[in-house]
Amino acid sequence: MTLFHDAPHAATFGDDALLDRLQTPVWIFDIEQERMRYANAAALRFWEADTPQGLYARDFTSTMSETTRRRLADYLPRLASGEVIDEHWSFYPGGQAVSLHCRCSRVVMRDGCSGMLVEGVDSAISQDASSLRALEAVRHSPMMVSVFDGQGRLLVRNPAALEARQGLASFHACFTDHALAERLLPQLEDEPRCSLDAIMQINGGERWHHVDLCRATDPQTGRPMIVMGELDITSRKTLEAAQLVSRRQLEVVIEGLELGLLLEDEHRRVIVANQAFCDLFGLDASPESLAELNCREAAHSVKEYFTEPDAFVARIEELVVEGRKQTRDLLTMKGGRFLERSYTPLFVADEYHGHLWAYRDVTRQKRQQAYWARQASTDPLTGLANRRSFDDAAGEVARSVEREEIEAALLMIDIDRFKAINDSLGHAEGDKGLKLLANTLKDNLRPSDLPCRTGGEEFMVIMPDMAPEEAESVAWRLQRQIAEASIDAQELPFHFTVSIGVTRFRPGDANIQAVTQRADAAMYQAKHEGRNCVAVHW
Ligand SMILES: Nc1nc2c(ncn2[C@@H]2O[C@H](COP(=O)(O)OP(=O)(O)OP(=O)(O)O)[C@@H](O)[C@H]2O)c(=O)[nH]1
Repeated sequence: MTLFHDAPHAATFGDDALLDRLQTPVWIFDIEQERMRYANAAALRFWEADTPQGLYARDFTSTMSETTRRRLADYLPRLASGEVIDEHWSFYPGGQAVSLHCRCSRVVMRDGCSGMLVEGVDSAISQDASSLRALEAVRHSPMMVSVFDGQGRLLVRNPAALEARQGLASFHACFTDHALAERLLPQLEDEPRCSLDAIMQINGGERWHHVDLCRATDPQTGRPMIVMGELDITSRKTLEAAQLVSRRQLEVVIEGLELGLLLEDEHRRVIVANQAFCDLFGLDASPESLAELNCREAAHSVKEYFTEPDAFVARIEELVVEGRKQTRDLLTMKGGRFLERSYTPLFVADEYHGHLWAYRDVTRQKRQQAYWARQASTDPLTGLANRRSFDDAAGEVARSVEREEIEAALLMIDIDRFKAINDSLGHAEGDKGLKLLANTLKDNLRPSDLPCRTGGEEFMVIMPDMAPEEAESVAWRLQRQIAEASIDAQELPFHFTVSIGVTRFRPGDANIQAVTQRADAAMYQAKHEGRNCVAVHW
């Protein structure tokens, strides 16, 4: 019997070619022998076989897994009882996984053996190996993966998501902040993906999750769907919150310090600076605005504040390049301010990560020190050098003379009959005379000369680089100038004169006592010679 007489490619009923006309794969598998016994043309294409004989000769035994064997063994009694089994199978015809919806039934072959007739019912649903592996990966992934439709209704979730969230079936229900979920859905219509950290609802309460959202298309329906991947980051968030608190605590300390602080990284960029730093350098900027600033450029922009600008910059480079150890130094600023600077390199696990500059205005302390130094070396009534300074300076000059580097002279000046002035007018008035004498000396000596008040009304003048004859004439000039000054001084209710002894520093003097004794002797000689005069004792 034939069908379709006129059709050129018509197949004959009962002919295998008839089955070849089917577009769905059909084959017979001998379960016991694990061999193909029949395959139609669609099945040959499906199995990527060129000829039926090639496929029948194919060795399935070596490729079949134990799971497959067990599944087939389960089939045997069911098929024998006449059951038609409808199930999905994954095959690897050309090394690639293909999923096929199969309808399996028992057939008896010509040789009487039983075979399994397989009809591929829905071969359109197929996936390549990488998709299947990806699905497998998602199944085992600790990341929670859920898939929702365009309205946020749950379609599927992987075991991790299932375990974390049972019963919460909608996209919105996953989020603690429902308004956020409400915003995300339309946002995903505009952007294909987005990521965020959010507090999510899970079985045991609320957790921080990192959420990755991505728009996709349902491969079955072609409708939009949303894939959501979640990772629990609660411990990271807790740590971050603790770090934030420590950072803020550190910031409060830095901000509260009077020390000007500037932390640089290893690339010489500012990491953090405080207000005190800006104030010290007179910067009209907030500490925050200094972040990222190039410190080399910054050093050049403030160098003019220092008495030695280039040295300031050079020292920074020196410390950074070579230093690498904690250092402290003193900087002098124009206008008389002093800054103490400390440099501390920052090492983490022996690796250099930048350094901290700490600046402190020590002007007050420096002035205090200078004040105490002056107090220790200056006579408070006249402002002249005191006995201690005289001893130091005279010792210095004596050593230079000893080395024959210079000639030097020494004057001893004593007010004539000062006791009578004190006795008649009182000490306070007498002090005015002492001050006038000191000022007259200051006004009429060279800068290199050192006038000193070495006793009550006893004054000395150290004159380095001074020849003896010149020293004598200077002494006579001073004697005159002092007398005249006392006459000219309006505020002084008395006149006075002085007697001056002149001597020179000798190279052979054993100590400064020798030279002061000669000056003393010369001065007493002047007193003997009638006072208001000069006597020399070389
Ligand atoms: N006003 C005042 N007088 C002082 C000070 N120190 C010392 N004297 C006085 O200086 C006077 C020194 O006198 P004397 O050295 O005895 O001799 P003089 O009266 O100056 O007479 P001649 O030195 O011999 O010319 C004393 O009356 C001291 O009290 C001081 O700081 N202020």
